[in-house]
Amino acid sequence: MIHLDNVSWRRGKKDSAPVLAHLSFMVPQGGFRWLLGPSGAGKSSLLSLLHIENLPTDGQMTILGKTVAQEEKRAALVRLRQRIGMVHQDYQLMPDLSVADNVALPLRLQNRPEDEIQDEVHAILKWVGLGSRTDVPANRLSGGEQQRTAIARAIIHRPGLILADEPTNALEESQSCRLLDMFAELSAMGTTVVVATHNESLVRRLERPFLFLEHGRLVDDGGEQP
Ligand SMILES: Nc1ncnc2c1ncn2[C@@H]1O[C@H](COP(=O)(O)OP(=O)(O)OP(=O)(O)O)[C@@H](O)[C@H]1O
Repeated sequence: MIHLDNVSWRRGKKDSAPVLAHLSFMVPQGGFRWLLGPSGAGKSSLLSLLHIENLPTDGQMTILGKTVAQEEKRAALVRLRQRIGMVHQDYQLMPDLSVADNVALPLRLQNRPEDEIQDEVHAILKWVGLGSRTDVPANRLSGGEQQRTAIARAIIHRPGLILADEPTNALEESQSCRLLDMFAELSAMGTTVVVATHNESLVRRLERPFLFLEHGRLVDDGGEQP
């Protein structure tokens, strides 16, 4: 579940213009929202906020049932962030680590047994079509391969919330459709999903409520339906 109540976020000093201003919306657990808006509207900034890379400057933000503004200990925020899967626009892979080791990271952070990790990594890499690329360092992958690695890493630990920033821009259409089907399936099973995109055909393919940002303000809050 996501709940923002009059949240604003400034990048710098208190008197600077807010990048995100007075955002209020709710996404129930298992809800799916498209995050839309023109370039520079603040979509990536909102996803970073939901991923708790930044904290609200004003207002109250609740993520997966925890009110983040009231969390004081950094360790608690890190634990909460581990329950979120994020696909960054620039993938943010560890360049020298192999595909398999990048994807295994969230499971290693959970101290899962190594044989279980190997099995899960193998299965998910097969699913995203990277079964033959497991040992390749991330810095030798094509854009589409990097994006699929980032997607596998974001979902392998079955997070309660998945955030994705333009997750299909380096994918072929058939791969985009498979990814979309998987996001819809995860949402139906109770995972909250927020996907920022400029891809209109993707949005038409899966009719879901959208959050629409313009100049850092919400002009459509998606309503309250699942
Ligand atoms: N590192 C930065 N330093 C200063 N300003 C930034 C930085 N990154 C983004 N901005 C500004 O913050 C605002 C919001 O940017 P953001 O990247 O969140 O928009 P966006 O909707 O995701 O855009 P796009 O669709 O092009 O990815 C824009 O005015 C942008 O110019």
